[in-house]
Amino acid sequence: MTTIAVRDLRRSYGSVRAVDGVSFTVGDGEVFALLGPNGAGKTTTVEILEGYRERDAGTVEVLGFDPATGGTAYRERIGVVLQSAGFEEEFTVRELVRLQSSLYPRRHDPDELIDLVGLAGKRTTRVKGLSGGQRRRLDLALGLAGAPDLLFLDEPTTGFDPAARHHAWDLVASLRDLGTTILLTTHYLEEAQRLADRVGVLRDGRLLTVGTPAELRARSDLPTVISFRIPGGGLGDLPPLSARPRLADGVVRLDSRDPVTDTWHLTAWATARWTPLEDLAVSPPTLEDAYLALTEEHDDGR
Ligand SMILES: Nc1ncnc2c1ncn2[C@@H]1O[C@H](COP(=O)(O)OP(=O)(O)OP(=O)(O)O)[C@@H](O)[C@H]1O
Repeated sequence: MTTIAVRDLRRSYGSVRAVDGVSFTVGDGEVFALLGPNGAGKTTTVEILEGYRERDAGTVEVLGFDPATGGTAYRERIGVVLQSAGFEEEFTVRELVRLQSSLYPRRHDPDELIDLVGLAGKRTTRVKGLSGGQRRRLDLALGLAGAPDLLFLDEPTTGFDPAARHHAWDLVASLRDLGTTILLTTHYLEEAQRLADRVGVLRDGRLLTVGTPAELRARSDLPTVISFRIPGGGLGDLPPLSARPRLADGVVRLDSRDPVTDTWHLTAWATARWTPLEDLAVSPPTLEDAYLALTEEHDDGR
């Protein structure tokens, strides 16, 4: 079943075509990440899906509603975690989460939610006493207050320290396990690779590609980088490999098209000579590599 179906969506601001014929679907229970450089049209697309912005053309169906006309019945089914929600600073964490939960007919237990986002020690702290990362956790709790079927997550871990980011990723993974459909926008490609079942890459209002992170990496046709150092710092008399090794700052690098065979030849060569391949690393292309290759390929200098 399909939670989100977008067809030929368009929205301009004056002469700027912010969203220029975008089509995609998101299945029930799927985590879908919308990626793209600044100004690509992500926020405009997401706000149209949330029902906060009008479209010029195209069809949009979310949870069986047209967000433009879905009203309260639609809003009660979705959760929105904005980048910078303005809070009432004098409220405590518990008061705000309780207040938000009370707005929904179907709701999570406020105290459980506070625990879930890792704010158990801050229940009675006023909002003005929270750090930036703790406010983002509160954003998340408020977005989840109505036990939504679909959660919009806008750059959910911006400003998080590494431990908080990992905690948030675990939380999103457990929401997915519970069957919540999630539309995520993020500039952290590692986050998309970790969390997203599929990603769509927007640029200049157009969707360049849609696929699983693995599909995008495979489609990028980028090599696997093998790198290591040889004691003495040179290239040595390396065996024939699938690509020409190059040396920079004492590190040998090879853009390999056949990493298994190359690694096998290299380790056999090193073993026969009792030469360690120091810091040996075999690095397949990441989603970030694929994303950069794709968006740079379409960079027409604007
Ligand atoms: N209210 C507005 N009025 C005029 N132009 C706008 C408005 N909102 C967005 N735009 C323009 O539409 C284009 C798409 O903006 P949008 O905010 O959707 O991009 P984005 O992908 O979310 O960017 P970012 O990653 O920087 O948040 C940009 O060129 C932007 O300047």
